[in-house]
Amino acid sequence: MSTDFDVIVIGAGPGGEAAAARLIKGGLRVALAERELIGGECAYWACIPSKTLLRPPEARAEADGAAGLERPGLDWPGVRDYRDYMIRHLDDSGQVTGYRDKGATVLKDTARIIGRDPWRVQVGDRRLSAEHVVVATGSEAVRPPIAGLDQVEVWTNREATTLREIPGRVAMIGGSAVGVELGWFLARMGSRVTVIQRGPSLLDREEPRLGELVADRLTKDGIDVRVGRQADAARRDGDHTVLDLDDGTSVETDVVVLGTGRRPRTDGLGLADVGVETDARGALPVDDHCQAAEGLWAVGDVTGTALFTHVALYQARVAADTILGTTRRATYTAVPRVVFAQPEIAAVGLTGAQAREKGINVATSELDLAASLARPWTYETDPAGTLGLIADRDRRVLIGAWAIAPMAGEWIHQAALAIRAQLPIDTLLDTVAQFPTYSEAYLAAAERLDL
Ligand SMILES: Cc1cc2nc3c(=O)[nH]c(=O)nc-3n(C[C@H](O)[C@H](O)[C@H](O)COP(=O)(O)OP(=O)(O)OC[C@H]3O[C@@H](n4cnc5c(N)ncnc54)[C@H](O)[C@@H]3O)c2cc1C
Ligand SMILES: NC(=O)c1ccc[n+]([C@@H]2O[C@H](COP(=O)([O-])OP(=O)(O)OC[C@H]3O[C@@H](n4cnc5c(N)ncnc54)[C@H](O)[C@@H]3O)[C@@H](O)[C@H]2O)c1
Repeated sequence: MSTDFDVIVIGAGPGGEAAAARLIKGGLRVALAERELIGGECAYWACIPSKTLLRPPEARAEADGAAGLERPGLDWPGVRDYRDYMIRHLDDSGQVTGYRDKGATVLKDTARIIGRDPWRVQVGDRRLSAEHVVVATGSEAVRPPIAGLDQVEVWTNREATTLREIPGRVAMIGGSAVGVELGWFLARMGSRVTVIQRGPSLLDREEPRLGELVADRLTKDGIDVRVGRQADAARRDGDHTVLDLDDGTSVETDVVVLGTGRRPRTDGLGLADVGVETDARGALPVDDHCQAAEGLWAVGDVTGTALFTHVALYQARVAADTILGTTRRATYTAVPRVVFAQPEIAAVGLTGAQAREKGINVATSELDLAASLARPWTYETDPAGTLGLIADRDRRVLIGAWAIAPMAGEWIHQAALAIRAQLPIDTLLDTVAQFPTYSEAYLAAAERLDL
């Protein structure tokens, strides 16, 4: 049956962009529908602005830790201007032209699926048909049901990453990746920050020990960390906001920032009308090829699988290659998870508890980097850092790793590769790392595993 396009991609965040680019390169006729900005949440209100904002205070803290260096000044307008440049001043006209030049049809409007066999999609006032549809509509910030929250100043990631001025006081609700990164950034820029985390530890999907070390570090940096707490109510009191917590205490603040998770964007997509179910969280479940139904594919946050840009990009490669005729299966055993605080916090693979739940005979080890290596001392005058390993004792392979240390977001990838390739621990024990580097930690930590 003839269709207007081979593929219609809905949503042009990292997932949709990567899928579209690969499909265009593969010679297919592609329509790309985006209702806001090409680049999605990541490019304008998430990864790119947050990592751009975090770098200057990180560099300054690194200078503080290097012998004989004077503390560099921190110029907020300069930081802000570079952030604005990096988020393209919220202008995607260059991206629109770029995709059109590559031969794609770009439609800047909301898309809705209106039929199948073949797939039919309404984009604004246009009706399109295609053999395949790739849903890449991402996710949006969850607003917790706190009484009075709509009466006070609340920032989601969007307002927080595009901020013009640094607030005096910040109450950060949620203590995972968003809460730790933005809380640390704002504290280093001079805000008085309280992090209110409902979960039993910070970064509560990670090893609890890592959450403990992160809480110690944030507390040392002057952040008031309240773990196991949640806000019951928010109210205005004169010119400031008060959050009443469930332990009877309260927190005064100028602004409430939300880091309370994300909800997949499937509302209004028309999925139920064409017989496609979403799960209880509103995510669009997919199989190993990132297929949700015959000819219907989904990539990125909307799938509810590990909400990271690198996962969206990976799923886009899997889906696009499969559409183009090279069948691929997605594997998520070794997806790195990095929180860009200072120092960096990184993890990959399973936690000890997740491994035990799977019935794995688990061996773990923990290494104090300053007590074991030379590199932390050549790097900074008051070194700190920890690496944890999780291994399968029966198969003698690494199944998880976590670290809090300078540049951990870079060297965690050695563990990612070892886990993905199921590298024998005996090979790890026989590798040679450059002296003096943080990478030497793997040998020292592997030698401590009780295998
Ligand atoms: C503060 C913050 C920092 C982060 N930092 C990192 C990081 O450092 N590294 C990392 O890996 N991840 C990070 N993430 C997560 C990352 O932003 C997401 O995983 C990533 O953006 C997901 O990409 P996506 O393509 O699935 O969706 P999105 O980036 O959300 O893009 C989806 C696009 O679809 C469009 N859309 C939605 N519905 C429709 C429709 N019906 N019609 C047309 N268009 C539609 C939207 O307008 C949007 O542009 C961060 C998240 C936050 C909140
Ligand atoms: N560097 C990165 O890769 C990066 C950075 C930021 C965000 N992200 C991704 O974006 C997504 C969203 O991050 P996030 O941190 O907002 O969400 P999250 O789902 O990872 O964590 C939300 C946290 O908020 C807490 N929480 C929820 N409701 C609460 C309440 N009412 N009171 C107090 N605490 C509450 C939860 O216990 C949880 O720890 C994540 O999937 C994350 O992986 C990635």
